[in-house]
Amino acid sequence: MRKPIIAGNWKMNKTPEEAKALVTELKPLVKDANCDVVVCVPAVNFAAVKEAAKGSKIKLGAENVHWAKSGAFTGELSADMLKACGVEYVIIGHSERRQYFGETDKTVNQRVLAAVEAGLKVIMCVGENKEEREAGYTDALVEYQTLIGLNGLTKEQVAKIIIAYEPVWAIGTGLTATDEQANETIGVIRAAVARKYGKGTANKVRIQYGGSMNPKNVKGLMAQPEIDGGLIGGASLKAPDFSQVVNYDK
Ligand SMILES: O=C(CO)COP(=O)(O)O
Repeated sequence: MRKPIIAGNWKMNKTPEEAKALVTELKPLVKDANCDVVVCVPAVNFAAVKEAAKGSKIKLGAENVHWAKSGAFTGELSADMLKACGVEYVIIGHSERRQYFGETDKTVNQRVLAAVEAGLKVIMCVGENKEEREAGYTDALVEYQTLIGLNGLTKEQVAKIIIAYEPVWAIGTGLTATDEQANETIGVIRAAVARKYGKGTANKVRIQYGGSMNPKNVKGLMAQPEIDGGLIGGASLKAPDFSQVVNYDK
């Protein structure tokens, strides 16, 4: 059985003071969670979240990581820097990084390799946009993004990767993939992992759905056999909403 994982992606939101208030409010609300609970936050909030989350189930995540150990990469953060701040998880290849900041499948792969080597838990994002879905390329695209992103990892390393399937047309739009659509595409991703790394490995990989997931639609999505969790944007910015998503099974 794969343990479900619900992660918030705060994106570019919250000051340290606001971060502290949110995590402090969230803490008692998620104390009985049956899933892994993560908040991926802007780096300026690492210290505040770490401190506020002490003694709780809430784990700290980052929203990106660079592939180099150190060097002349203005504005970037290395995996070792994240680790030193108490970061355990890192999102890599989010569609907003791909869309606005020139992220490619190749750079996603470089970041994944560096993060895994440093011992960070990776949440690697894949997903098609509206035009790609309408043209019938969804399956080919997510297979390609997945296999390039994981290239160079061992089976054992792949088994520990978390993949987030986030259809770009569902992010921040209020549109969600139907439960069946999300389940089907996640099944395609798992099958691609199985073909390259074996069924045993693919059955261990946790694959989340992301894209307008909220307290109303979480139960239906989580009831699907292939869906192992969620990567939550907007609904992770308010403690009552995020805690309801985390407690979807109650
Ligand atoms: O991009 C997302 C999480 O990474 C999803 O964002 P929303 O939940 O706001 O649609």
